[in-house]
Amino acid sequence: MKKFGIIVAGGNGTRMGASIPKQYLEIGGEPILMHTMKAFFQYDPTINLILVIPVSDFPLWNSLCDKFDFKIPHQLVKGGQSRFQSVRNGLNSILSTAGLVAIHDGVRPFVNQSVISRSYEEAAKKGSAIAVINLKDSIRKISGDGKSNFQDRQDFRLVQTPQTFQLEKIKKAFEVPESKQFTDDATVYEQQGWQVNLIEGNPENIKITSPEDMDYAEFLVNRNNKA
Ligand SMILES: Nc1ccn([C@@H]2O[C@H](COP(=O)(O)OP(=O)(O)OP(=O)(O)O)[C@@H](O)[C@H]2O)c(=O)n1
Ligand SMILES: C[C@](O)(CO)[C@H](O)COP(=O)(O)O
Repeated sequence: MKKFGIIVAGGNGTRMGASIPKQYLEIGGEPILMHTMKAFFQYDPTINLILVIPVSDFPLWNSLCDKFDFKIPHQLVKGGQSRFQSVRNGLNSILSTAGLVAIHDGVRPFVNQSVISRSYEEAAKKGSAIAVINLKDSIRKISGDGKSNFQDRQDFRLVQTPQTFQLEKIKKAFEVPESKQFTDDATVYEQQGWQVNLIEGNPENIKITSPEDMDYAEFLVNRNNKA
């Protein structure tokens, strides 16, 4: 089955507070986004990669590709005002309705090869595959009146990407108007009344969000380079 990968990197990186959006910051001597693209290309060099970034960043990205001699084939698509809109633009750029598509945050460069592989296999069988991990800490629900209550962490999962789908279904799901509750692609999919299928992600697959994540990211990239 034909495989697509939409890498969304249309955000501003407000919480990172850097002078450029975080997806272009270097770890291990290369922009974060290139590590992420490489992870998918390494999984399958025949994959159709779509990179979604703000149209105003196209010249920056092209110059980074020259500077780092980045040759992985991909199609550039313009980002939207929100992650939902960026994903939708990526999906609309795919004309076919046959195949599988993994939607992945550009700022999650440490996704395991086995997670990518399992996400396509499971989505082919079950319609969707959403990477999640167990919680390690205890959690409490805040009730707003200064009180809080114990919650059983076994009842919860932390949601990552990739979130992989049968193309026809996720394209249809994204035809709805945008809603605040669409914090990821699984929430858009389940709006159709379809149950999402969870798969186990990998703990290192962090979403690089704030400055302290950069130290851990640098550690991980160096560890991976030595392995
Ligand atoms: N309009 C947007 C907003 C976000 N994203 C992407 O969605 C992923 C997850 O978003 P997040 O980590 O929140 O990134 P930012 O929006 O850049 O960060 P912040 O919220 O701190 O501004 C990132 O790869 C980001 O680039 C996107 O493609 N288009
Ligand atoms: C899609 C996501 O990475 C899953 O954890 C997350 O929902 C993105 O959230 P953000 O609000 O864009 O940081």
